[in-house]
Amino acid sequence: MAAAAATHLSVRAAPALRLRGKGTCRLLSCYASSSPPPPSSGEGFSGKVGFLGLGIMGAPMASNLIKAGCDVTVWNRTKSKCDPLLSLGAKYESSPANVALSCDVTFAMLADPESAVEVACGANGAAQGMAPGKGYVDVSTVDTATSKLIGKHITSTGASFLEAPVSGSKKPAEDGLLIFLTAGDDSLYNRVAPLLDVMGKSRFFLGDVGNGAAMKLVVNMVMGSMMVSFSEGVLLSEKVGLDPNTLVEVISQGAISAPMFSLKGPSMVKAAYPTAFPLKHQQKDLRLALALAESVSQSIPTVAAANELYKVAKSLGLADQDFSAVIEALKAKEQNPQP
Ligand SMILES: NC(=O)C1=CN([C@@H]2O[C@H](COP(=O)(O)OP(=O)(O)OC[C@H]3O[C@@H](n4cnc5c(N)ncnc54)[C@H](OP(=O)(O)O)[C@@H]3O)[C@@H](O)[C@H]2O)C=CC1
Ligand SMILES: O=CCCC(=O)O
Repeated sequence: MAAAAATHLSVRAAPALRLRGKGTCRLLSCYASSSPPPPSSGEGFSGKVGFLGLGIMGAPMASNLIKAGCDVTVWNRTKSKCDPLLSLGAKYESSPANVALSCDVTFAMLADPESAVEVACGANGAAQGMAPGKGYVDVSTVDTATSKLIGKHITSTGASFLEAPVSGSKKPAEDGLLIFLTAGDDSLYNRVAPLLDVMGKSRFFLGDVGNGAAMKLVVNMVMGSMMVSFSEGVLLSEKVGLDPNTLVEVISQGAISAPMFSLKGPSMVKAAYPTAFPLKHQQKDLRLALALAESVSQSIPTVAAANELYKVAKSLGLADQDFSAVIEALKAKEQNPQP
């Protein structure tokens, strides 16, 4: 039986006060007096911070670090996405290796396992710029094997590795309210804690590399199935003559209330899916969760069925829409019922 993961939770109880300092990021966190501060709150982070991957999540996360006074250097495959960050004061390097070379700690927020490996371990990848004393924090959602592989490459240079996937979407990323699910090098965890507290509202330390990735996949498999079940409810309510907006309201007041339903329900009723969490990434997470379950011979039939619907939605051209567009796959099934 697998040993239980070590867990350390820190919750930001009050907004952080950020101080600007030249070349360093200094941060004083204010905590409710009843709750003890996390290990490194108030110590600040001295050093240069790299950020690789400036998509929906990476851009606001890097932006919050810059606004908190950190000395941030960015890189993104599509260079134009660096421009808004450069306007805020970020520096630019032409490859992940150069970012890692010029920074003390480098964060990576990439699409999937393939891109996370390429950026960390490929040609001109971050590992080539790593050395003892430096740290690499991968905040992408990947599977446990990928995270371990990246960790191995990074630590073979003498640098430290932390996986830190996040719960929370575009708005929490913009508001600095993400939840970090970290695992790996605990001294790197303590060192970057002030940076995590700029970008997030809480952080968990879960032990060995792989536990953060696994936790993230379990959370997202629950979320993906919930969205499918909610979509079925919205469609069924309409079909039996109910107002689906009323359904959203009723759900919001009861035991199954969830911010996700209240946030996305009204636009789903209007068949609008403004992208916060791309559907292709939700399907990737279900695919990875199914593999995780298979690795321990656990059956997750509801997730398997949900995954099939997200695959249909992708085939309908909805990969880059918000994952709530999975409801369109149900509508398409109604129009073209399988024999
Ligand atoms: N959006 C959300 O709500 C959340 C997403 N996540 C996870 O965070 C990660 C990023 O998500 P998000 O920001 O939404 O995704 P986006 O699709 O908006 O951004 C993906 C990033 O990965 C880069 N990328 C993709 N392929 C490659 C490659 N082969 N080489 C180099 N860079 C590459 C993209 O570069 P380019 O700009 O050039 O395409 C972009 O910077 C994913 O793992 C996702 O599952 C986690 C929590 C919430
Ligand atoms: O991985 C994406 C998670 C989105 C969320 O937690 O709202």
